[in-house]
Amino acid sequence: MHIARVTAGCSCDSLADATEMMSVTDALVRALAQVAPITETESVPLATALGRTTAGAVRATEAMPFFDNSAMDGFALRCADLDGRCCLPVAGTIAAGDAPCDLPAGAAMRIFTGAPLPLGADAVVMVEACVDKTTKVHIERAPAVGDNIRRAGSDQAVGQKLLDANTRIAAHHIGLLSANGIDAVEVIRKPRLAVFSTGDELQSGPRAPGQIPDSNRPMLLALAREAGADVTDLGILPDDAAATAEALHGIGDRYDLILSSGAVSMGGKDHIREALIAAGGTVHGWRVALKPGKPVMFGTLGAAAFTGLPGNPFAVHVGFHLFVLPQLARLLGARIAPFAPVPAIAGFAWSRKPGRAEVFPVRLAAYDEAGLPVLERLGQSVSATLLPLAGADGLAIVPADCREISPGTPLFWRPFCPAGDVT
Ligand SMILES: Nc1nc2c(c(=O)[nH]1)N[C@H]1C(S)=C(S)[C@@H](COP(=O)(O)OP(=O)(O)OC[C@H]3O[C@@H](n4cnc5c(N)ncnc54)[C@H](O)[C@@H]3O)O[C@H]1N2
Ligand code: MOO
Repeated sequence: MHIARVTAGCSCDSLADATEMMSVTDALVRALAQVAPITETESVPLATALGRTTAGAVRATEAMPFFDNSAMDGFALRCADLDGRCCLPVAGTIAAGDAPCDLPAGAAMRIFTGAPLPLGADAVVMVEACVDKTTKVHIERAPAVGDNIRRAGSDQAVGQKLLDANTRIAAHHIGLLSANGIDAVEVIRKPRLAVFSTGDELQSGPRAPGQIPDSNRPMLLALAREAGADVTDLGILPDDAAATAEALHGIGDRYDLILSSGAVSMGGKDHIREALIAAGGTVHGWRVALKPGKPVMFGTLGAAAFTGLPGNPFAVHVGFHLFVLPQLARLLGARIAPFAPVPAIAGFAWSRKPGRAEVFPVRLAAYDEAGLPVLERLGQSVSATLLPLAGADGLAIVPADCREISPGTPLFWRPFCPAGDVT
């Protein structure tokens, strides 16, 4: 996240409000202060390692390539045998998977890409530079020693670092480790994350008038799972401080991070802070100069960090990306990725009230002549609806003091990543 840019020089016109709110920068510091890197590790088969985080550096146990082999389909030969000649007898064919063999003196062997180089050969002539006459081959362009040979160990030596510690394992890492014959990897235990919703209005079955479905909990469970957490669904808790405190009592030692949504603002039923304290927890920070997501709360309960997200669903989505993803990254000892690292320009005009940094869904509409993404703003900054997100390619952010956006204004955004990719 370009936090400095986001919060620098606030000139909000609602200062009374802003003085009670943390900047996004301070809120992130507060969020991260509640979590510490997990120290437990486990070995997992490579087949299940996607999305896990390496516990230590992974090193090659063998040099690569494992043996001298051909980079091309063609003919393996000894260059000296061509001295004054352009035609050699073909002594046989060697394909990938064949065991290495000897190259008879004065002969060539037909060879396919990846096949072990016959012992004695010092070059491969690609098939395009030869005329294959089945029992003999006519070489049209004389090779140099070493041509089209991938030498054993030329890509990497034994002990070469393949992955750094605290790397989130992606598909290409699985390919690299597989290529090295590594079939298990030591990873950090998954962060244990629990999610609950609050609200008497939330109903999972048939709904009475005034009731609505719970959308935050399924979304948070999905986001957390996508980010590599081991998730627990704690269900819906009623709008009641005592019942919530009772439900929270003692659970802090089972999780690394507990997420709630709702009941964190100013109303009479906004009891999360009270319930957390009654359950033995601590509130370490509350209210951020952020839209949506102003009432976010950072706390602890036993060993767990407790992040109280607001009830409005888009505020939940934003709070997860701005604060919870970095908390998960810190738990995994991984790099804290910027929230909105990609430069872009606005393709829209917008006059807004300054005072809070603002996150909004955007669609990638085009690229300008310099290759910068041109973003269209979706929706009207209503934190109660997720609809504009449905057609969005990502989230953009503007700093708290931003009043006016016009076409061409520089922006920073976070393109949505494919499922399973945190950063
Ligand atoms: N007097 C003030 N009122 C409000 C303020 C304020 O500063 N002063 N802040 C507003 C902002 S900003 C937000 S965001 C909301 C957040 O309020 P709460 O976190 O206390 O959330 P609730 O009141 O419980 O719910 C808000 C809204 O979201 C709906 N909701 C709640 N949980 C879910 C869920 N799991 N799935 C779907 N929808 C949910 C709930 O029904 C409400 O409509 O407060 C403003 N008010
Ligand atoms: O923070 Mo609220 O989410 O602005 O609506």
